[in-house]
Amino acid sequence: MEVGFLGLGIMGKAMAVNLLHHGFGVTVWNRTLSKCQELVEQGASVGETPAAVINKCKYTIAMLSDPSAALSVVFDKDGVLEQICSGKGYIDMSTVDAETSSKISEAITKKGGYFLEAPVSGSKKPAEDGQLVILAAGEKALYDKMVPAFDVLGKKSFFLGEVGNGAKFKLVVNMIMGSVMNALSEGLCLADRSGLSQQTLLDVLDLGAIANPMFKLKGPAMIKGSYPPAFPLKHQQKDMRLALALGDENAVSMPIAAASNEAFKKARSLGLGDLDFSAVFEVKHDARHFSKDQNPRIASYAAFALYFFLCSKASKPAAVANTRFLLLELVLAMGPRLHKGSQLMSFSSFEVSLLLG
Ligand SMILES: NC(=O)C1=CN([C@@H]2O[C@H](COP(=O)(O)OP(=O)(O)OC[C@H]3O[C@@H](n4cnc5c(N)ncnc54)[C@H](OP(=O)(O)O)[C@@H]3O)[C@@H](O)[C@H]2O)C=CC1
Ligand SMILES: O=CC(=O)O
Repeated sequence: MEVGFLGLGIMGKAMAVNLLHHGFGVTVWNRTLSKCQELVEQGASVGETPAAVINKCKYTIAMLSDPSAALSVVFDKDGVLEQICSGKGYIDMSTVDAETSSKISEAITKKGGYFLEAPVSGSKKPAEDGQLVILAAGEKALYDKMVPAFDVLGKKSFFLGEVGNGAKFKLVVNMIMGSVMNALSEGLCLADRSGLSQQTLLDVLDLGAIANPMFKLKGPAMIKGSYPPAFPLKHQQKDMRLALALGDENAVSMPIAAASNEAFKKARSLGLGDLDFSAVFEVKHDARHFSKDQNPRIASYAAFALYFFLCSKASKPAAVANTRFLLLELVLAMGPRLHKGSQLMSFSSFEVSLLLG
């Protein structure tokens, strides 16, 4: 079976690789075309545009970041709509809202094509291992055709009826997941501030009624302040936003999800959007955020501090103050690496500057 694949991010790349390894012919496209190279090395062909992929393949899967990406790939110039026609199927596995999915479905079916939405539950590792849970809805005949591919990508697929049901299901699941991640973060913080061991808390949770793979996988990394992106925080916040909109439409009060969304928004505003969604923990324990993203910042503070130090050697009084300030910023930025959770981190650099006169 020859399939097209649009979108080679964390999920799309792993899924396309799985299809290749299971004997599917795969033609890939990604907005940043250079990302196709790794797939080509494993046997994939490249389409220069989404339209070119649709032209070549009877069935094309998309795995894109959000509603605006999903719409753009279909409706923009060189997009899916230009080549979709009778007998061709388009399967969108991105997490989007039901309205986006319906818009795409209408446009595709108007041109004679078949449409299936099929968002997935499961993250980077399940995608690599072919262990996703597929929440499909739309054209049943297309679902039946895609079952061999779904069997490679996932451990279970559901057919949920009309377009929109898959999208809504996925949002409900991720609304719960995001809220639970916030609860875990608050629990870890509360344990720490109460003088309890965070690792022991994880051990206790793992033995009880709320044990789950997410706590087991993410918990130990969170304690270490390590958030390599499997499910990027910006996508989790998108899902909370879309789930809350679904709640608005249906007059469902969701205070826990709303509070969790605020925490994810705060984390995004701190520049943590590209880290794993477990980085919302950083918001909870109110430490200065730190990550690999901090490295350029730390390096620039160090460079400026050195520069001003050299200027001060040349007797420029303003440079002396700047040197002291930048060294202070450097210490604060480095601090959490040296002593995570240190009380020092609850002071801003401005407050410490005042203290030091
Ligand atoms: N990561 C996870 O654990 C899971 C993610 N999901 C969902 O799957 C989808 C993909 O997630 P993931 O792979 O993690 O995301 P990534 O951010 O890693 O990848 C996003 C992909 O979308 C492409 N893209 C973004 N904007 C546009 C645009 N305007 N036009 C065309 N292409 C665009 C990116 O292209 P480029 O490379 O050029 O930036 C990239 O291929 C999301 O909807 C997410 O919510 C679902 C389950 C689990
Ligand atoms: O959407 C994310 C997931 O882990 O599922």
